[in-house]
Amino acid sequence: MIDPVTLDGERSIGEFDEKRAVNAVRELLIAVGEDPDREGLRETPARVARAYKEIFAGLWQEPEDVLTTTFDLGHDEMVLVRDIEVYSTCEHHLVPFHGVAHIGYIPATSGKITGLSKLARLVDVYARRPQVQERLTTQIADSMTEILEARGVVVVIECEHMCMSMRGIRKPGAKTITSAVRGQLRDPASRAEAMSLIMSGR
Ligand SMILES: Nc1nc2c(ncn2[C@@H]2O[C@H](COP(=O)(O)OP(=O)(O)OP(=O)(O)O)[C@@H](O)[C@H]2O)c(=O)[nH]1
Ligand SMILES: [Zn+2]
Repeated sequence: MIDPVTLDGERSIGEFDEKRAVNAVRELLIAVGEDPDREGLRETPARVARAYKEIFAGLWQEPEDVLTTTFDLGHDEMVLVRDIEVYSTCEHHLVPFHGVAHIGYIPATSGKITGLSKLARLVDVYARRPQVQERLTTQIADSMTEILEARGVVVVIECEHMCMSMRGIRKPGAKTITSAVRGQLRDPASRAEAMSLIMSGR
C-alpha cells in the first residue's frame, strides 16, 4: 500500500516519494501484461524509481541554486557555450528527448558573469523535469536574464524526441529546433553574430 510523504493535493512536498514510485511502476508492469514477480523484473520497480529520482531531480532544484558563483570580470562582450548535452523527458509521453543546447549572453553592465559549468548545470535544472522543449528554452533564457541580469541572452536547443522516433509518427532523425532571444541580442546584427557562432564549423 502507498504510504505517501506529505501531499499538497496530489503533489509530494519536500522530497521524491520513492515508495509511491515503486508501487506505481509495479502497477504499470501488471497493466502492460507483465509479471512483476518474475526474476528479471523483481528489482525493476525499485530501479525505475531510483532512475526517476535522478531524471526528475530538477523538480527539487531552483536556478538560483546553480547560478551562485559569479565573478566581476568587467567583460562586456558575448560569452557563448555551445553543444551542451541535453537529456530531458517529454511531459506528454514520459519518454526522452535528447540533443544539445547553446547558450550565449552579454553580461550585466556590472560585468557579472558566471562559471561556464554553471550554464550546463542550469540546463540540467530545467531538463530534469517533465518538459516541452519550448518551455525548457524560455526557462533557461529567463533565468539568465533575471538572475545574472544579462543584457542579452540567446538560447538555441536542438533535440530529437523519442516520442516521434520510436512510436507515434515514427520519424527517427527529425530534429526540433527552438530558440529564445532576450535583450540586446534581439538586435539583428548581434543576433546574427550569435547564430553564426552557434552554427560555425557544423
Ligand atoms: N510543441 C511540442 N510538442 C511536443 C513536445 N514533445 C512532444 N510533443 C508533441 O505533443 C503532441 C501530443 O499530442 P497528442 O495528440 O495529445 O498525443 P498522441 O496521440 O500521442 O500524438 P502522436 O505523437 O502524434 O501520436 C505530439 O504531437 C508530440 O509530438 C515538445 O517538446 N514540444
Ligand atoms: Zn512526447
